[in-house]
Amino acid sequence: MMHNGKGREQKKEKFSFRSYITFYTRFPIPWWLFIASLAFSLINTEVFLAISKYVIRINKGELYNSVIIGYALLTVLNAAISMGSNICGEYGIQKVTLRARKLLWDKILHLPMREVERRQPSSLISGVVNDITQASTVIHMIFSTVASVYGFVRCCVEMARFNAKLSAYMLLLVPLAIGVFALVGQLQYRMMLRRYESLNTMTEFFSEHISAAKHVKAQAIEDMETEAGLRAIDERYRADVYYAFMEVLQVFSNTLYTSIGSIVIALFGSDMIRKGQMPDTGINDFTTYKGRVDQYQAEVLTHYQTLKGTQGAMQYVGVLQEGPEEDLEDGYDLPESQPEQDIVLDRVSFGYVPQQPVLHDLSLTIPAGKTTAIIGSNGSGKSTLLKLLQGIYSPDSGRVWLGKAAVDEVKLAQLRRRFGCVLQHNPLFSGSVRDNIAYGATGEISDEAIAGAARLADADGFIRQLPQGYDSDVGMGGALLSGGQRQRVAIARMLMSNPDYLLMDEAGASLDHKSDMTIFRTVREHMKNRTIVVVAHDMRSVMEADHIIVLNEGSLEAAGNHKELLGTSPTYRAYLQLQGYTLAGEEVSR
Ligand SMILES: Nc1ncnc2c1ncn2[C@@H]1O[C@H](COP(=O)(O)OP(=O)(O)OP(=O)(O)O)[C@@H](O)[C@H]1O
Repeated sequence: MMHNGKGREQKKEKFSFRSYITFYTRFPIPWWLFIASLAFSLINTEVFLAISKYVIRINKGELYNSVIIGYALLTVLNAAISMGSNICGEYGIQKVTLRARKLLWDKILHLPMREVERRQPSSLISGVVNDITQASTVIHMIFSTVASVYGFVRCCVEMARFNAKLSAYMLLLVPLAIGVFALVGQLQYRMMLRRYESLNTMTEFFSEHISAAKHVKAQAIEDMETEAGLRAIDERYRADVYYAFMEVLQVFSNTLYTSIGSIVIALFGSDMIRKGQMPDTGINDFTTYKGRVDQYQAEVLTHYQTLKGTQGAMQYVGVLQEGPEEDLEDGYDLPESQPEQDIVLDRVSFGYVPQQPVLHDLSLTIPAGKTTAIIGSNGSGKSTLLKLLQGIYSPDSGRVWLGKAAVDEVKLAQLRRRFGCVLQHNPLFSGSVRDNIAYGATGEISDEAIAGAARLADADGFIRQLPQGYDSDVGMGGALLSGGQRQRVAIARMLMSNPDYLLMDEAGASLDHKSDMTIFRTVREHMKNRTIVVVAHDMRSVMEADHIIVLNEGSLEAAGNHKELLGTSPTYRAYLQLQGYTLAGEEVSR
């Protein structure tokens, strides 16, 4: 149960600036909102400068009605313009986040299985939940920076007009500000990355370990888990503390810089007032401009820091978005319903990892319209074979044929819809039993059809006994149902999709023996003349199959019916004996 840090490794995936930029070409950006926000900000600067003139007059004691009213009106206008800028900016941010998030979700759904498995689910979750919000930050920051630079330059010009000499002293301090910001910014950026990584570590840890709560309780290993959790919590604590110190340091450096500026103004300004080069209110008036210049300057520099900070998150999203994707509509149309054609594997080899083949040069036929059972020891490649049939993975060499259609050449969406699949553990989603049975089905979905499917899967009885019958909530992942009940709902869901081919991968493992056989026979009867492939360890259902394939370490040991295999497959004979069957011809008994 140790955390393996895979997610963190991913975050360090190779980053190209191109993927950062091209990400923004993949969805429409509401430029007009950001441009409107920028326009409001530019006007805001001009209004501020106009207000400053009133402030200077008020400082001089020109307390005429026209001055006071002008000052008041412009101040109100300024607030309204700020609000306009914020509304447009925020709306733009939300729109970008919405579109980028939809795009990323779609991408995640279309990742090839190998890509999904390469990543921690929690990293994908954090990508679509957290990281993606940074997409809008980047755009917003660019526009805000333009507004801040404009404000900085305009206020500097006005400040210089007001007092060129004092302004020159102030500008001499700008390199100092840049130096301090660059230094603090760099430290802050590192702390931000550390915080980001510790957040991911913590999310990964908790999502993995909280979902294993039953195991933790059953093993009474709460103390061990507390210790393991503390490591992730401690790291996050340290990262937060360092980051908080960096923020304090940033505020301190800002204050220090502003104070140095004020001291310079006080020193040189007072001298100028003494010499009559500036009016008595000059220092106050000059500070009005200087405060705003400082504000714009700080904005530009912090925007830079923020942009640097988003790099980690956007890097992950950018690389993910650039990665391979399944095109479900690419390829030939699969001929209309063709369950009467055999499935053929022609010299298929496949491995999840290079140099580690799981299936070796496998050639076999799954006869059309019949029930085929696949048996073999754990890890012999049975489930992998089923995944190749549906095009979840592609063979490294060789081909899979569905009649005359090569699986790698037909439209994946059409191919996969032809298959119904029931696994040992099937995902149910929070919601009603009815919704779960209907999930994925197309066409008319009547209550009668749902109940019919449930009856075939022997689920109707227990569903009607639930407090709200078909409207009862199954809980997250089906947690409110027993393993066998979940399985029956999954079988009913598969039947609703009315597939041409049915794949059952240890589908009876969580059912009691009698129910397993009853459901298996009912489903077979219902799907008569359609192709059924069953991976099973229970020899009772295996013996009932029309055709049996025996895999041994990824190779074909034998294929045939029960009688033939008694003569050709030592594994088959051994399995029968292990489960207490005799080898006396077809009439085996316990
Ligand atoms: N997603 C995966 N990534 C890497 N290796 C995998 C993956 N899935 C399976 N394998 C490996 O491939 C081999 C075959 O696995 P597969 O699940 O096909 O076997 P199986 O015959 O169905 O086993 P079982 O009877 O235990 O269900 C195993 O060695 C397994 O470790």
